[in-house]
Amino acid sequence: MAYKMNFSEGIATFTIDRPAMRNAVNYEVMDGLEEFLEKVEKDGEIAFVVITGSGDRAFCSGGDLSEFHGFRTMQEAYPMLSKMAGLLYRLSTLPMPVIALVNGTAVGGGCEIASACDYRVLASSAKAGFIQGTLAITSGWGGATQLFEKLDRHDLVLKLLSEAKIHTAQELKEIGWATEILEGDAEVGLQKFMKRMKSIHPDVHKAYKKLSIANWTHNEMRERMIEEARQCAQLWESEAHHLAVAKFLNGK
Ligand SMILES: CC[C@@H](C(=O)O)C(=O)SCCNC(=O)CCNC(=O)[C@H](O)C(C)(C)COP(=O)(O)OP(=O)(O)OC[C@H]1O[C@@H](n2cnc3c(N)ncnc32)[C@H](O)[C@@H]1OP(=O)(O)O
Repeated sequence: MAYKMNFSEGIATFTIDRPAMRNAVNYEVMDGLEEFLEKVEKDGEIAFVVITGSGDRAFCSGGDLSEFHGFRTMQEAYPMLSKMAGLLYRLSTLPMPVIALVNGTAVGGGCEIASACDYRVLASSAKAGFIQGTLAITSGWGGATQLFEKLDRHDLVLKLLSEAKIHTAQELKEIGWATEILEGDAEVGLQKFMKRMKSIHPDVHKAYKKLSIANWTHNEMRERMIEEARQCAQLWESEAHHLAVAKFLNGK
């Protein structure tokens, strides 16, 4: 299995479990995430959701380039991109707080998954970057839309996306992307974070989340995420993108 799910003490956890591939997202992971969302949406007992990756090297390295490099045209790439954008919209609009435990490197779509969460708690060794630009594409899973909603400074968001660099946990905290940096063991740090979250009644968290969702519904966040997927699909068919992906895969 490419993923794990755990439901315990009111916390639902989804773990991408492909550490050898730095937890790259393939169709199996997408289907697992869809199944996980269905379970969470139906289960009235869940107070918090956690998304993470297996191991301590990576949270998620984005889309699995070895599985998706066969897409040559916009028409081929768009269904995959819009499917994941739709799943990340559902993740972000779950009625309870959604926490990304960024246990290691997050790049490309990995940053988009974390950005779809309400809180991003980072292991102190974690690094992250919207590196899609280095592949001659933009974010395609709605991550830029999520950033423009969640970070205050428009210019910093543009810089984060356009420079396509990988940043340290400390830099990500300064930019406002990281909610908190966990010192020491990330699992222990997460437990402390959850203890603080749990000290407030779940209905309070849910009431504030409802306000966020109302805003996102009003300003058509879902439609903008799908438009972002379409824009990425257009760039996907360029020669520059195919060359950059071939370079990564041949460098293996
Ligand atoms: C498709 C959606 C799009 C979006 O909308 O955002 C994207 O996500 S585009 C971005 C895709 N991701 C990348 O370009 C990242 C590629 N990976 C890396 O840059 C690095 O692997 C890393 C994440 C910085 C980790 O580096 P390191 O710890 O040194 O590991 P390796 O590079 O040696 O990787 C180990 C192993 O895993 C394979 N791998 C890693 N990421 C991917 C990936 N995204 N797709 C496919 N395969 C991946 C890598 O090739 C190595 O394989 P082996 O050589 O066979 O061990």
